[in-house]
Amino acid sequence: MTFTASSDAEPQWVLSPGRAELASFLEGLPEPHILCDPDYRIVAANQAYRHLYGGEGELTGRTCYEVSHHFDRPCDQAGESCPMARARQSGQRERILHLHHTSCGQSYVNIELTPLLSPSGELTGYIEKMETVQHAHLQPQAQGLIGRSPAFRQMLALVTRVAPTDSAVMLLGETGTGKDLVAQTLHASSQRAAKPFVPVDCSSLTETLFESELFGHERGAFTDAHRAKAGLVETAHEGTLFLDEVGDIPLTMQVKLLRLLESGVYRRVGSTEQRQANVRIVSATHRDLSTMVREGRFREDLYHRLCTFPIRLPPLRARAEDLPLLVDSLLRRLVPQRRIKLSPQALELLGHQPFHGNVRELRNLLERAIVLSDSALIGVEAVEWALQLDRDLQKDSQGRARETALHEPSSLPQVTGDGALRGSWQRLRIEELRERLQSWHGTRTELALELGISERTLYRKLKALGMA
Ligand SMILES: Nc1ncnc2c1ncn2[C@@H]1O[C@H](COP(=O)(O)OP(=O)(O)OP(=O)(O)O)[C@@H](O)[C@H]1O
Repeated sequence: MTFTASSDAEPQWVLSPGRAELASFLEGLPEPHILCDPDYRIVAANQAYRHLYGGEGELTGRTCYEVSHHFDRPCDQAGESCPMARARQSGQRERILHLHHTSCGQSYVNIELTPLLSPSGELTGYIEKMETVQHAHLQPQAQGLIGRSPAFRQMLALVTRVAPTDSAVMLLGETGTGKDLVAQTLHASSQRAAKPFVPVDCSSLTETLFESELFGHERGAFTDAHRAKAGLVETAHEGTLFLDEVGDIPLTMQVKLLRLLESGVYRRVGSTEQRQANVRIVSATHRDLSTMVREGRFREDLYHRLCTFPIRLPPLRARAEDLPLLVDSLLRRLVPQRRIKLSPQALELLGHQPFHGNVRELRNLLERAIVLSDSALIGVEAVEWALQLDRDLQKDSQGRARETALHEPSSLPQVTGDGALRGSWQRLRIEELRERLQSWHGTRTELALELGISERTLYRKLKALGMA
């Protein structure tokens, strides 16, 4: 053993000369680091660690699991995966996402653990480096990803692992599960964070628009091209291009996207000059892409290009224990100027809802309940009322769709797999929406119904306008 306690009664941890040098090197590093012995005891903690985990001096001699987890036994015996146990087996550096108690409360922390081996290969200790995850929280927050359930943590572990790389990420999940938010988190946690994050709503790109929107055009390239215009790939230069609803790209356009991804070069419409693309690709879809590939509706080669690193986002029903945390955070986001809460009975009622529209549906429901409640403590009646309005609205919309089908079969909007009404999507112009919004006094759900589009489509439009 390289580290020794000078007395059994009150251990004073003494470092061997080689380790003292290592500890002094760690002291100067900006990220929190500790040096541990093979029995999980901290033998040195640098200044950044002492700052993050609290305590001056008294950290040495304590175990890492007690300081960071408040556990009385090693993580792997307390239901957490232990990077030390893994490093002991692999003899290699290990990375893992943990939930730690820090001086700022509970936080997500990425741990990188390096085993220290003697010249004969004997394990003599570990160096642990901690990195607090900035964009995901375990406490109610006005911004960022929120969650603490195992399903959420599994997803977050993949997000934090792939974020610093340049791999193409595919976000898969039902509508409203947070794909857009995760895409922004990936960008914000990457080396490209200071460069643009450019979302592309692939479901709104028509065949004629596709190339000029993505690659740009030169002046005079087509009738309406009065000026040269940079495309979205160029706008996202050195940043992230987020291809939202990538499963909605028709086959004819998929080949153009594939060409860009394979060659890394593109041309503005009407130009012969080749430009080099420098973008990280993040895509998202609520569709089942592998089935689409099997059915020949999505190109297999494009699928593999986009899905280098797939991440599945859990639906809200698979992370029920996150509901109170999400409710609290969403209430803060909806009404930042006032502290609004939900009564325990109201929360319980929410716990029984299926939430097919996931976090977005929860958010809309809360927005409605805030309007219907006269107090800062939203009770079960307001939530029940908000749910009833939603049920009425759905009945109404089904009734209208049936009526339209009977009287004007040709103008019936096309109903997509997730129930969203499409067709009206292309017709509803941005300017018209802006005007309607300015004079609209009802809820967004009512506005969507009034406009004859789904709530999801309305949300997309608002997002495009920066008004979501
Ligand atoms: N984990 C989360 N923490 C906090 N807010 C969340 C979380 N997940 C989703 N939201 C919120 O829910 C709403 C819908 O999320 P988002 O638009 O990212 O979903 P989506 O999966 O992209 O939906 P769609 O497929 O319909 O585009 C947003 O207001 C978003 O901020």
